[in-house]
Amino acid sequence: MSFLKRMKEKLMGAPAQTDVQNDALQDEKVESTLPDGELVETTKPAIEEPLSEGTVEEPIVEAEPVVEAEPVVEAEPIVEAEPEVLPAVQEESAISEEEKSGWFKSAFSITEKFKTGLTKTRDSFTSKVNDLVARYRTVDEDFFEELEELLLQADVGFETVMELTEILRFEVQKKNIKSTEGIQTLISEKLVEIYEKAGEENITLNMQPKGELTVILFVGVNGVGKTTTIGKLAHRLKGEGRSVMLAAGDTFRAGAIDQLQVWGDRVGAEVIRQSEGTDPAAVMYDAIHAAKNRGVDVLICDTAGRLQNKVNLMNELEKVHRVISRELPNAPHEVLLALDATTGQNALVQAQTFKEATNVTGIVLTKLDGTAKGGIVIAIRNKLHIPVKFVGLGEQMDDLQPFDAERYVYGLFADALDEQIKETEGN
Ligand SMILES: Nc1nc2c(ncn2[C@@H]2O[C@H](COP(=O)(O)OP(=O)(O)OP(=O)(O)O)[C@@H](O)[C@H]2O)c(=O)[nH]1
Repeated sequence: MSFLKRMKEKLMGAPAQTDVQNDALQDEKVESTLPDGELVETTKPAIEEPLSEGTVEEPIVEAEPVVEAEPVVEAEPIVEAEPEVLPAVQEESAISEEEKSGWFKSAFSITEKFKTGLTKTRDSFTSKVNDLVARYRTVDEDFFEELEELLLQADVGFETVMELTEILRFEVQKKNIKSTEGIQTLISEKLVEIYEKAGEENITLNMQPKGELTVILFVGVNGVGKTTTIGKLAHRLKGEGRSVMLAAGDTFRAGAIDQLQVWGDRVGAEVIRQSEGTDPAAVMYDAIHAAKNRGVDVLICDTAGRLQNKVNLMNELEKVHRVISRELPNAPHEVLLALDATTGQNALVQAQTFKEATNVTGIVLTKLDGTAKGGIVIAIRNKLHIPVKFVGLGEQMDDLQPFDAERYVYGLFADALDEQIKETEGN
């Protein structure tokens, strides 16, 4: 199936697509779009293994409350926990039915989120590409040189730009393409290929089977939107029918604990907290035991993000990691690094530091909507070889979306792609 057709069917939200229909559409990868619009890459139909996928939402209908499935078996270990964190996990979700129904978004509306979130980048980078295409009627070396310059300005990263333009030169020669008209489609297609080629890892969250606790550790410097992202992710997971608990591991920054508490209250997730200045590892210890005792599905742990001293950062994260693994073997199941897309290349430097300090399993790129240099997603992927698992596309609760390379590229070139999709209609 051509890139444009796939784009249209998968991204434009062909109505009433079912898993089966979508699987049939994807013969190379077993990839499906659930009715809510989430993309799922699996080796089996997602519906068979609902809870091993971080973004699968539909199967929650069959989920049983874990609180009942796993009674408290251990002696009360939380000797240091503050009394207010002990009451049982809130049964009543703070999420209204109306909000819940919001999760069942069509593929179209999620694609629109990427399109809206990437407006700044599109307005800057893509409009320049369109201008370039208008100025150069034929594809020649000067065209490629200017294109390289534009891609570099969008923070795509030197190696990727070189790789992309080399592939484009080759394709242009192979297919004997003379005109620059429609070159945006070729660029989009090759960008997706390059992105997907960079790593085989699954970009969905590594979730434990139903009934087992999944621990997600968040790391990242202060101010990148870590707390907001934890809140949004908790909201998302709750929308999928999972019970969520938060651990206030940023005991260093004044206000960080309260800020997390605000999010916990907002989304209906219990927050395990201790006073400011407490050893974060002690908070993690309490949180793991509280989560196990309550039969919680997912524990999301916040951490402090001081970068002034790499050795301290390393020691702190190592200790937190060690305590979590000791209390729950194989945990944490995800270590997500929050990076602020608006900091551009600086985000890459931060990522490198955290990568050296701890085993980062995925990146959450916040504030992608706030930058005109959205190419940073590709640079991060190719430079660090860590999958971008989520992107922040705005300040609303559901603006945290699982990253999807095709939707992203559509967000970059929406106008040109829409035009070409229209042209191919009926073909
Ligand atoms: N536009 C936009 N704003 C975001 C996004 N993610 C977070 N923010 C905003 O960024 C600001 C800072 O986020 P916080 O979560 O409060 O971050 P912080 O408390 O400064 O620092 P940490 O929690 O330590 O990262 C808030 O105003 C958030 O609403 C996003 O994806 N898009």
